[in-house]
Amino acid sequence: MKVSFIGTGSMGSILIDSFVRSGALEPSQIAISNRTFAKAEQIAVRHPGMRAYPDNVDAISGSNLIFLCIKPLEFKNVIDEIRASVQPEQMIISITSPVLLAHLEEWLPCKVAKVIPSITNLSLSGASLCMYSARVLMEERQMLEGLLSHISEPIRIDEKYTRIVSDLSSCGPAFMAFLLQQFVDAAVEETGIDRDEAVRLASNMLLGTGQLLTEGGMTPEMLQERVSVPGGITAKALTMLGNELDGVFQRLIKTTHAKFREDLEKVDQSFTVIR
Ligand SMILES: NC(=O)C1=CN([C@@H]2O[C@H](COP(=O)(O)OP(=O)(O)OC[C@H]3O[C@@H](n4cnc5c(N)ncnc54)[C@H](OP(=O)(O)O)[C@@H]3O)[C@@H](O)[C@H]2O)C=CC1
Ligand SMILES: O=C(O)[C@@H]1CCC=N1
Repeated sequence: MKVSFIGTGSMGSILIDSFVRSGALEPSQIAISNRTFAKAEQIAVRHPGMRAYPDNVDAISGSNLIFLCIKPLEFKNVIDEIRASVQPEQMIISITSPVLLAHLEEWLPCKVAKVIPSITNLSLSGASLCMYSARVLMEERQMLEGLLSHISEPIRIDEKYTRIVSDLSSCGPAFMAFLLQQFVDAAVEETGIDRDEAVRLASNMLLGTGQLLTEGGMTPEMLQERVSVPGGITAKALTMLGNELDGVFQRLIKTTHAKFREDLEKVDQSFTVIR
């Protein structure tokens, strides 16, 4: 199998490094390109045998899978550039939510899919959210998910839930890190505890909590119940949190969805310009 990555920024480089580190792909199976070529070159130097190209068309030649790791408004340019060279049996995969399968189907003469990764894939965990055009055969879906399973748990989703599943899986790490940072800052401010120590404690707590909620078989409700000694300290604090955070996550979801609709509109406009 040969795999190309167009765009070697934050997420592109995470995917490339994770696929190699997990043993899913040999560097020699990977071709990469990036607008600022030096960035792609640096990655190829890290992984001897990987091919870096200054030209996107050269990078996709002969690949089975082509990941577009670029931002929504960059799709117009890249699709314009590669469209004439793409072969019908190749699969182009968008990793961004506001580019719809319908956009890709309309403008690309090949198999198309959407896979939303997560920064957690860097630690070979978390999900890959998979959506397919009807053009992608069952065995091709299995082949892609087989690859993704080296760095994540591939989960097939309905495209109409793209935004909320991305909020949970891909934005979620930033949201949880934000809450952790607030918890740590308050601990330092209220008690004078050393910040590094507080970060270490809170981060290990988050790791263990995640393990209990996944392989440990606990639900969020069970976990709270087990920690909350009746009439104890946690229960008191949870009641306070419930009151203080009332409606916060509804507002968060409204915010992400409003920004998504804005991005979608801009992407739609950019594809209209191609026409
Ligand atoms: N960060 C995350 O946790 C997640 C991100 N995503 C999605 O991934 C997408 C990319 O995000 P991220 O990696 O963070 O963004 P970055 O800005 O870090 O990376 C985008 C890359 O695309 C390159 N690029 C832009 N235009 C072209 C072009 N015409 N040809 C080749 N390369 C090009 C840029 O090159 P240059 O070096 O010149 O700027 C840059 O390296 C976003 O749409 C985001 O929604 C999805 C899930 C999680
Ligand atoms: O911030 C963003 O737009 C992207 C979407 C998912 C994660 N990061």
